[in-house]
Amino acid sequence: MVRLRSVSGKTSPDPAYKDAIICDVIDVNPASSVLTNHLRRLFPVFTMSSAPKIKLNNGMEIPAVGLGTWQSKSEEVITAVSHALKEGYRHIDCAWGYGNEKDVGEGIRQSGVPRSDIWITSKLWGTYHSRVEECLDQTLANLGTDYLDLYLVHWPVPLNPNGNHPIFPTLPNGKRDVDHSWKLSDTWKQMEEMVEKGKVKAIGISNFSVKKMEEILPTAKIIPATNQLEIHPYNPQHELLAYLREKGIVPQAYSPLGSTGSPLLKDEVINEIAQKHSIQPADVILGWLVAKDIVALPKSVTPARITSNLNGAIAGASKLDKDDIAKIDGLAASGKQKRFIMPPWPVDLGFDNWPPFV
Ligand SMILES: NC(=O)C1=CN([C@@H]2O[C@H](COP(=O)(O)OP(=O)(O)OC[C@H]3O[C@@H](n4cnc5c(N)ncnc54)[C@H](OP(=O)(O)O)[C@@H]3O)[C@@H](O)[C@H]2O)C=CC1
Ligand SMILES: O=C[C@H](O)[C@@H](O)[C@@H](O)[C@H](O)C(=O)O
Repeated sequence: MVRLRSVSGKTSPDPAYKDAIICDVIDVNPASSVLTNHLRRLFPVFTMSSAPKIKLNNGMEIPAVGLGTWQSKSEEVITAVSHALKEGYRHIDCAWGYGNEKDVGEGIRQSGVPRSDIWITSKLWGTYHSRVEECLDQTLANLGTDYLDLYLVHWPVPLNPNGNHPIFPTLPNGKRDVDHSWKLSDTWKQMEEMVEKGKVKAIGISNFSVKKMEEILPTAKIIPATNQLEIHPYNPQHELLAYLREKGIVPQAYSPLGSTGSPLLKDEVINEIAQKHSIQPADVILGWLVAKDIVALPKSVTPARITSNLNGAIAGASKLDKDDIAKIDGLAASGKQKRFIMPPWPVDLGFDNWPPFV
């Protein structure tokens, strides 16, 4: 069922929204996504503060827009998360490694939105590949919840659990201290046990290339629900996404705006498309992802941006036409290919366009 806070019956004074009915959806349960998608088709712009949902291979539905929390400072992230949830976000992307999960949990509590209405993702850090439950239990305690909707292996790189640092252990030569004796397929077994124990509803991976996925898929009892990757117009990873589709794994896009300072918002083509539709550059990028059934995870600690990223992603997805999507799809191949997130892992991750740190 869809609960409407208010339906004015009036048209918007903004000419860009002249054919829209102004209403405010405060709660949409998964079964109603058919109805909301139908409303979007009926009205050129259906303004609402709930993202569409994407079906996963275990039948669950993940909200297509989630709030990122990496590098969000403690004091800022409480307000950011609480604001996001009040504005209609129902998906928060966290990680043990971000060191701010207690504050994210506080933001969730301050929002007043019930836990059962929120999709929470967190991630297993490298030093815990052989101790999955230990890392997960810390995350659950930090967030103040007894289950996660989705738990991801953050990077396909097991790190020495007994090294010189709990997060980034290093060798005397300064390189990251990788545990070469640990197999990713054993990490995945422990992830599967967390589903069996009911501590997580779905499990997935992050930063896994085809080469790394092939280290876990042959023995996997549960196919990963998602693979969270750096995906944006300068790093669209078309072949990897085709592989994921074939395996039934939903892609999630991290750093959709190009990460810190949102450099992609200055791109000329993105700006032209934004002008064409009278929307913001961020709406074009986030809308492009949502239109392609890719989960978008924009991070912001600025309340106005948090609100506009959700509404803009929805508006962008409904406004972009086939030509716009094809143009954005082709940007990287036109000479703009660029990755922004490349930690110096001293192993071959199997990605294109990744410098060798080995
Ligand atoms: N699995 C993984 O390894 C990774 C996962 N992630 C996840 O993805 C999330 C998003 O990626 P992230 O790297 O943070 O980068 P984003 O691409 O989301 O960009 C964040 C930056 O863009 C700014 N910004 C956000 N919205 C707007 C807007 N509408 N207009 C102008 N500027 C804006 C933010 O500023 P401000 O906050 O000051 O408003 C911040 O500087 C992370 O927070 C994390 O949850 C990210 C990297 C790796
Ligand atoms: O999710 C965010 C990123 O993966 C981040 O956790 C890493 O890039 C980390 O800073 C690193 O240096 O390995």
